[in-house]
Amino acid sequence: MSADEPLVRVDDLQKYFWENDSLLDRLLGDEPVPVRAVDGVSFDIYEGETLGLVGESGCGKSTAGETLLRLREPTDGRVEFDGENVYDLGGDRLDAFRNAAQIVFQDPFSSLDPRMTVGDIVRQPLDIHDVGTDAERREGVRDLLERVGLSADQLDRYPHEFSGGQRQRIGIARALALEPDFVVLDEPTSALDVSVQAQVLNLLDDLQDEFDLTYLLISHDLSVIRHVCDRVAVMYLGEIVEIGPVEELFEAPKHPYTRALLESIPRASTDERERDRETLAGDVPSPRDPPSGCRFRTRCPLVIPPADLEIDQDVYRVLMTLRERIERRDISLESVGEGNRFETDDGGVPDDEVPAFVATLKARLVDVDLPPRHDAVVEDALADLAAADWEAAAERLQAKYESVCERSHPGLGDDGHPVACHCYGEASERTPEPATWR
Ligand SMILES: Nc1ncnc2c1ncn2[C@@H]1O[C@H](COP(=O)(O)OP(=O)(O)OP(=O)(O)O)[C@@H](O)[C@H]1O
Repeated sequence: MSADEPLVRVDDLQKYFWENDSLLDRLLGDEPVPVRAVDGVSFDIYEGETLGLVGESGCGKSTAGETLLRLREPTDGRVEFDGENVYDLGGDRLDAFRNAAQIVFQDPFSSLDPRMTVGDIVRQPLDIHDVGTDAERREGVRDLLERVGLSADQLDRYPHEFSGGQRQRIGIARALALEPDFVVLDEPTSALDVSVQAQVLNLLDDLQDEFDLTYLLISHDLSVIRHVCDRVAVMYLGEIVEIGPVEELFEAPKHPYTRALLESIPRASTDERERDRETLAGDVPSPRDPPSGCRFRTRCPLVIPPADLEIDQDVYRVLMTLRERIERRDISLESVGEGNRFETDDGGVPDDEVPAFVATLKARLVDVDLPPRHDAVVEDALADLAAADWEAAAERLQAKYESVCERSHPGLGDDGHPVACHCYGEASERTPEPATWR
């Protein structure tokens, strides 16, 4: 492997879970709908570096880490380790990969077998892979325990006799027993008291130098990522939306999602605390049915309106939300007005009540002052609803307000700090550096 070849190369990796494929689903003839936990991610990890993988809970970080280690079978895609596709390996070559690529799990309480002594836990990989003589294994375990900051005298104790931080050290010693080259650290400190988190991170840092390790550090905690990583990949709903060198990404984040994540970190300085926040609004959509185009668009504060539409972002966001609710038929037409006063049976409210129905529904659904030309479109769409014509209402709003962000999926570029966002891409209908960002 040459110095500029990555140690790990992840190429369009996909992992879907088909958990809804139950007998009932099959009897009902329902098409199985997979959870698209990891949906086409690509990134490289270079020897000796620490790549961070960050994103909200449920975005697919752990699934990506476990699938690239072949602890789960991929749905599609390729992972090269040291130049070989890990999903093609068998026999000795697969064993060699399993030795060279290890994982440290988040929870030091459940990842250690409570019935085994610490010595046996750390020694187990050596026994399984038949490494060295009995005496060498015993000596190796003593050495490992000391290298992770425990005492070799503690070898015959059980996990419950140790604190959380010490148990994580045991988990780390076990992961290092086979002298791996690459370790996935899956939230290694998030189950620990804040006071011991830094100690464990410092230990991991020291061990990286000592053992020449390459890390993938999975974390939802941006301060951990900044402290430890060389580069960061930001994940949202099964996709990577931005990858960059850690300082660059923290100082000049590109993707609106990265920006929102960074804005959510508590800050010490008063000036910054007083700064306007673009915090993350709305719920994360389901990974079974992710939004079309850019997956972040349903929460994005910078969705790109059609080029000919002069509209403020807050007004546009209200109209997008209204449209989504109409598309999902997520508005109760039966309970409009006090005492549900509109008769909506048999295809809609009577003609003479349409204006009052529209005004009442608009007051309920639209909480900004709409400029007249948008007001007219919304009123026409709500009049479609008065006639119970959901499709006409949705089409009317789509024709006027459809964004490039929903039409087209933004690809991740391949420069030194790529971002998957139409604000930067060729499809952009907006200038590259939106004025509202600073
Ligand atoms: N075995 C499984 N079967 C079905 N769905 C799963 C399974 N494991 C994970 N998922 C789903 O896949 C998605 C990604 O989960 P994953 O645990 O990888 O996310 P994460 O970013 O690591 O979150 P967290 O930090 O909370 O663990 C979630 O929607 C999760 O519910």
